[in-house]
Amino acid sequence: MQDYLKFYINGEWVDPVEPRTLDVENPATEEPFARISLGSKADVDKAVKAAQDAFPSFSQTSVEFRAELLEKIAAGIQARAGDMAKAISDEMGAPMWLANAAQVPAGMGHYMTAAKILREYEFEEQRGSTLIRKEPIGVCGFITPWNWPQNQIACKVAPAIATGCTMVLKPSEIAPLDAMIVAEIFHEAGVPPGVFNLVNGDGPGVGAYLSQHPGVDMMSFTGSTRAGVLVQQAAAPTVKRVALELGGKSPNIVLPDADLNQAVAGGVMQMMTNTGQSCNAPSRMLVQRDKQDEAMAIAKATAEQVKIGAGADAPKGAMGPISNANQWNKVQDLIQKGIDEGATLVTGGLGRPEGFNKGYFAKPTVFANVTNDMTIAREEIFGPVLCILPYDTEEDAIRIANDTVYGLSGYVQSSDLDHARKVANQIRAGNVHLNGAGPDFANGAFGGYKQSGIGREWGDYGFEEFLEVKAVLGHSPA
Ligand SMILES: NC(=O)c1ccc[n+]([C@@H]2O[C@H](COP(=O)([O-])OP(=O)(O)OC[C@H]3O[C@@H](n4cnc5c(N)ncnc54)[C@H](O)[C@@H]3O)[C@@H](O)[C@H]2O)c1
Repeated sequence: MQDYLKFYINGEWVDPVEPRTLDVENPATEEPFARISLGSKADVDKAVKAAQDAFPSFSQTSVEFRAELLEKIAAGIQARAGDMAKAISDEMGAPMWLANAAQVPAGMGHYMTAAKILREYEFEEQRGSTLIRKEPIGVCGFITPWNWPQNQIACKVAPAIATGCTMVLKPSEIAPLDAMIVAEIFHEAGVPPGVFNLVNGDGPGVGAYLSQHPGVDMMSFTGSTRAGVLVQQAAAPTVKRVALELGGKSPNIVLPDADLNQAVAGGVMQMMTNTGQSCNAPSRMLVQRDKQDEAMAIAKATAEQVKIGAGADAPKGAMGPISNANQWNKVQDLIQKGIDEGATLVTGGLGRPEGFNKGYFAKPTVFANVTNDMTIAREEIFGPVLCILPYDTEEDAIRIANDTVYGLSGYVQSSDLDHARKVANQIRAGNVHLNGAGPDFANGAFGGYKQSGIGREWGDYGFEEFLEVKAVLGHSPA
């Protein structure tokens, strides 16, 4: 058992004001392997005060200073990529191949992109006699989830540092250890004291108090829609800006002219990535009704080839466990609901995969003949469960795709790019991927329509969340 009981406040590792600990469990073994402290209001007050004190000087630093800081951070992550991958693998279950190939690099990429954008970013613009200045918003509060922990932290911290903000992070209490490594990296990179502060804790304790804190100017939250609403409610009385990156139930429209084999197999594999625990997972696959039987056969064959494993022993491509017991139970309940409500179970189903009697492992599961009113089509499952929904016409497919409270991502498959583009324009979602296109951290913008969130992360769109706009009137002679 390793202890990580301190918080990082004002450039130092400090003890919590009141000692209270939480075990961190490895989901592959169900064994606790580390302990963190759960913070209190007094810890949050100290961290917010440090961030407030650091803001006047950090907000005035040069673009070059902050760009170099971001590059040093990226280099620091690179140097400790192995430690970081191991921490992520142990705390949330991503096998080492995935932690190395995607979990760590996804985070690191945002620091490098932020440095590049920062050097070119126009913070001032003359419009007639008025100067428009973009200024850092102030002290930011960050709350992040466990599924892509470094990526979610970097999506917030990188643009906040770039724009000259100071911050307090409360990482997920389920996956807190990679955040503590990143705090060490920030320290070594020379991030000035008070610019970045970390307080561990749970949502109702630290998260809610940070959200309502009058010393925090802006909250950026990633997690469930349920908790996002609570953050926004807590933030409302102090009229702070709130950015929310929430859940999804993303449609994947396989158009009749798509290569069915490629589209269905690719969709299944993408659904199973990170054990289905991605907010933008293509969880509703829409297939033309007369092609559904063929799609079911392809999906079954593909899902049944998915290997299962954990840690360093898992073969490349293997799917790890679900990250925690609550989530495993939720996934099981929803699989049961799918069966009860009459969907066709194509493969997978309840319980652990064969050969596993321990750990929160789940079976790669595919349902077909799903109708969009079934619970499994409406609720975010956040596990390795794909729903295939038949459609009759293209209009029908687009209507079903948009018939959801979410609007994070969409996917369109077609052999005719122009056809795919036309359908993409009709999907009400913040990201639409055509024919398997991957994420574009440098040029894209990430965020949701409807109940998938408010605001955008990544690249220059991500900067804007952390900037206030000031018009200086009469700045130049008219
Ligand atoms: N849109 C995105 O960018 C994105 C990315 C990743 C995950 N997600 C979503 O995150 C969810 C899974 O993550 P999770 O289970 O960690 O979500 P969660 O909402 O339970 O927890 C996320 C974070 O919120 C905190 N929290 C919980 N209750 C809170 C409260 N009342 N006030 C303040 N903070 C609170 C938690 O401690 C944690 O740090 C999924 O719904 C997924 O879609 C969204």
